Amino acid sequence: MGVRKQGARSARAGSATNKAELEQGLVIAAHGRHYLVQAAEQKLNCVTRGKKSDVAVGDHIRLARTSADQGVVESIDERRTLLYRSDQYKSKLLAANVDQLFIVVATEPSFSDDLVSRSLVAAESAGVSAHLILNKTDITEALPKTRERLQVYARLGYPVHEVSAKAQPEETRAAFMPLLAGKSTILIGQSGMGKSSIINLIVPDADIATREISAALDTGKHTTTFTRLYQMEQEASIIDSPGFQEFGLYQLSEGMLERAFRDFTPYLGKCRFYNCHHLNEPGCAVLEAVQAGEIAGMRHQLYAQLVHESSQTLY
Ligand SMILES: Nc1nc2c(ncn2[C@@H]2O[C@H](COP(=O)(O)OP(=O)(O)OP(=O)(O)O)[C@@H](O)[C@H]2O)c(=O)[nH]1
Ligand SMILES: [Zn+2]
Repeated sequence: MGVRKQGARSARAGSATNKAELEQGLVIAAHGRHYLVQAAEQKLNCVTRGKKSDVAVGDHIRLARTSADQGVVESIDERRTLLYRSDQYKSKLLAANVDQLFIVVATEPSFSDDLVSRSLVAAESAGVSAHLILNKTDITEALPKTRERLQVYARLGYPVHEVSAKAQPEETRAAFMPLLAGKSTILIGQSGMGKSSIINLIVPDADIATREISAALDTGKHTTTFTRLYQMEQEASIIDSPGFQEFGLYQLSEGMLERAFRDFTPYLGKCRFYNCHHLNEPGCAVLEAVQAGEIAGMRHQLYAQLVHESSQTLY
C-alpha cells in the first residue's frame, strides 16, 4: 500500500544523500528507537540517526539501506495527521497519517470518561475523526447504564457503535468492515475493554503478524507493549496501540484546547472578554452554558485541568 521503490539504484550504506536514491517505506511498528519498516519487497529493521525517536507508526519514510534487512531513516514524508500525547517533559507519538480513531469501551469493566474525553480532544486537535466502540453489549445488566454514560459523546456527534466481539463475532466483523475500508484507523482502549478480541476478529492474521513483528524487533515476549500497523484488503490499515492509563495533553495550548471541545463551539466569541479563559471570568458564555446544563460539568472540568496542564509544560 503506497510503498514503492524510488529509482532502480536503491541506497547503499551511508551513500544516499539524494532523496531520489532513497527507498520508500511505511513504518509498521515502533519499539524505542527501532522501527520495522515495510519497504517495496520486504520488511526492514530501521533506526534513526542519533538519539532522535521522532518517527511514528504510520509514517511514510525514506530510508538508506545498511544491510540486506536493515536501514537508517533519512527523512519522514509530510504527515497528513499526527496523534500524540505528552507529559510535562516530553511527547510520545501515537500514530501518523491516521484518518480515524476508534475508542473501545465496554459495559464491563467500567471505562474512564477522563481517558475517553482526552482521546477525543487529541483527535479533534489532530484533525482525526473519532468514533466510540461500545463492546460487550451481551452483558445486558450493564448496558442501559453504559449507554446513558455514552450519551454525552453521542450528543456531540461522535458515532457510537455497539458490538459484541465474543457473543456476536460475525455481526461485529460485519459492523466494522465498512467503517474501515479505504481508511487508516487506530484503535485505542483501556485494558480489558476487548480491543484485542476486536483486532483478532477484523485482522485474521493479527497474532501471526504480531509474533513476526515482535521477533523482528526483538521485543521478547511482551508482544502488546508496542504499537503496530496491519495492512488489510480494501486499502485499509489498522493500528493497534498498547493500552494506557494516562493520556497527557500538555502540548495543547489554551487556544487549541477551546477549539478541541466541540461542546464549546457555539459559545466561543460570545464571552464578555475577548481573551476569556472560560475558567472563572464574569460574563463567560461557556461557564453560563455549563450552569444551564448545556455543557456537561465533567467536560468543563477536564478543560480546566488541561489548561492547567498546558501551563506546566517544561519543553
Ligand atoms: N462478555 C464479553 N466478553 C468479552 C467481549 N469481548 C471481549 N471479552 C472478554 O473481555 C476480556 C478482555 O478482552 P481482551 O480482548 O483481552 O481485552 P483488551 O482490551 O485487549 O485488554 P488487554 O489485553 O488487557 O489490553 C477477555 O476475557 C475477553 O474474553 C464481549 O463482546 N463480551
Ligand atoms: Zn469564556
